[in-house]
Amino acid sequence: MKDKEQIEIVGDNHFSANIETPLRADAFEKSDIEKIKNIQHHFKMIMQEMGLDLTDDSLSGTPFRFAKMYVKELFYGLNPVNKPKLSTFENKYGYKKMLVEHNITIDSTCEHHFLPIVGHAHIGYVPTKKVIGLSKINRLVDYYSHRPQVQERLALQILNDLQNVLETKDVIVVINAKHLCVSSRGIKDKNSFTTTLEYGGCFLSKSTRKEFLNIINQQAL
Ligand SMILES: Nc1nc2c(ncn2[C@@H]2O[C@H](COP(=O)(O)OP(=O)(O)OP(=O)(O)O)[C@@H](O)[C@H]2O)c(=O)[nH]1
Ligand SMILES: [Zn+2]
Repeated sequence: MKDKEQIEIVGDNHFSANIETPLRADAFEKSDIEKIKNIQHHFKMIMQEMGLDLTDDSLSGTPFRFAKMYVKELFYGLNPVNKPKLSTFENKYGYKKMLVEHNITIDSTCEHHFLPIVGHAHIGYVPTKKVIGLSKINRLVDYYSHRPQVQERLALQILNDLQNVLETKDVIVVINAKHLCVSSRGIKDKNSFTTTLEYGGCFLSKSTRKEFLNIINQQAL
């Protein structure tokens, strides 16, 4: 098969119906140290292929730096051992109204081009029996962001976990993000950004959704 044909076939199959990140069965058999060593080797080959002189003292450390960044930083969220513990508490005070966590930083990476996706998430929920430690919402967003992602799946993964841990469907996740694959290459549109909304339970009602959207639009912290 010619390269161009192969790219076009892959190009028609961006999305899997599953909200799980597509991972190989042996994804975590190798240690992080082994992965860093292998990625370092492969990235060195890429740099060499591009004609870069790896003996230059500014470039010589880049393959290792790149590999460590991939495994330990940008994609730490691929490994379930890094998933944050989502502490919940009994809703003893009986708070039954909406809680909104605004402006949660999104630092992710597009899985089609491996370029940054940057923006913010706004998350709301209506507690029933359980409430969650606020920082755990931010930590969960950070965890799922640190994978090769598409914005739609990112929103769904966050929603799904929060619904499970809070034992309620009454959760909404809104993400506004800029994709560098749209702004810095290809069409190079510097101004556009993408909004995704995922919700369940009481947020299926238009008026509840409107209440949430008004709150996130009004805040000017
Ligand atoms: N739906 C969705 N698409 C995304 C996301 N991130 C990147 N993309 C898109 O994935 C698509 C990949 O399209 P292809 O035609 O295979 O790739 P390409 O030739 O590089 O496309 P161009 O960006 O148009 O140059 C592009 O349209 C990207 O904008 C995302 O989070 N969600
Ligand atoms: Zn992309």
